[in-house]
Amino acid sequence: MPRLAYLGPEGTFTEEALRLLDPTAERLPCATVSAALNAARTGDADGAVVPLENSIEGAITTTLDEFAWGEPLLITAELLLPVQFSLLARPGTEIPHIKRVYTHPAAITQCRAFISRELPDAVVVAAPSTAAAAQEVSLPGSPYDAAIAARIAGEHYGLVEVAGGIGDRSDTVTRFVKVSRSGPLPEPTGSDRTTLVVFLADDHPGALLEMLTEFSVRGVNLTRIESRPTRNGIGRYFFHFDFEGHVADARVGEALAGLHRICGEVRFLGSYPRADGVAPKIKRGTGDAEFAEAGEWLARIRAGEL
Ligand SMILES: O=C(O)C(=O)Cc1ccccc1
Repeated sequence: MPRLAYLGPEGTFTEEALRLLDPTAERLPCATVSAALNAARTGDADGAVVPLENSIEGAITTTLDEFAWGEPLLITAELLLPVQFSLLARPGTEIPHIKRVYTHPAAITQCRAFISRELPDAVVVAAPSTAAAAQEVSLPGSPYDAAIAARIAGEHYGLVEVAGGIGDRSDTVTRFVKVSRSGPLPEPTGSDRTTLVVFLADDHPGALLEMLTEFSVRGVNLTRIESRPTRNGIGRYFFHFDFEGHVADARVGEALAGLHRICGEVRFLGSYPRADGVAPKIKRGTGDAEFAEAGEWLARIRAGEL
C-alpha cells in the first residue's frame, strides 16, 4: 500500500483528490504543499498529491515553483475535482457576528462575491489550507469567527455550516497531480499530457516564439503556459508548459529534443494520462508512423540509395 503525503490536515480538498486518485493509499497529512513534496523527495512518503491550478485563478504558484526549483519530481497522474465551499463556524454563530474569516488563498479568490455581499466588513486571513482553517476556528479562544472550507471539514472539526455553496460559480474545478520521486513513467494511453519547465539560454527577441515553434511545427497542442520570475531581476522569466501527448509519441519526443537544443534548461516533469480522457487531434504529417517513415527515408538517402 503506497504512502502518499498531501496538503492536510484531514478534510482538505487535496485529501478528497488523493482518495479518488488512490483509494487504498495510506495518507500522510502535511502542513504545506512544500512539506508534502519534500516527504516524497526524502522517501518519508512514496509520493504526494498537491493542487496545481484552478479554473478561476489559474496556477497555484507555490506548486509551480516547487516543481521548478526543488529537487526533481515526476507527475504520474492528474485529477480534476469540482469544489464546493461552505462557511463554517462554531455552533451558535450567525453571519452578523462573523468579523474574522480564515481560509486558504484559493478559497478567498473563489468566494469573492459571497464575501463582499454577505461579509463586507469581515477581515479575511490566509490559512495554510481550508481544513487547517476549520481546525483553528474550532479551538476555544480562536481569533477567527469562521472558516471557508469543504463541508466535510466542518464535520471533522465540530463546526456548523452557516452557509453552503458559497463559491462564485458552481462549476469551479481544481486540478490536482500525484507525484513520485522517480519512474517508471506511466505507459502512453492515447490521451496523455506532458508537463515541462523551460529556462531560456539567453534573452533575445523571438525567444518565446522559437520555443512555441518547436511545438507548432510538430502539431503539439498546448494546454497551459505560465511564465514565472527567474528571481534574477525584473523582466526575467522562465516558462511552464502543459501539452497534449506522451514523451513516447514521436512528435512530443522531437519537440522536447528541439527545446533541449535551443533552451538553457528543460526540466521534464512527466507524461501521464489526462483526467478528462480527451484524445489529441493528430495533424497530418505528425503521427508516429509518419515520423518513422520519414526517418527511414532519410537513412536511405544518407546511405546513397536513390
Ligand atoms: O486547502 C485545501 O483544502 C486545499 O486542498 C487547497 C485548495 C483550496 C481551495 C480550493 C482547492 C484546493
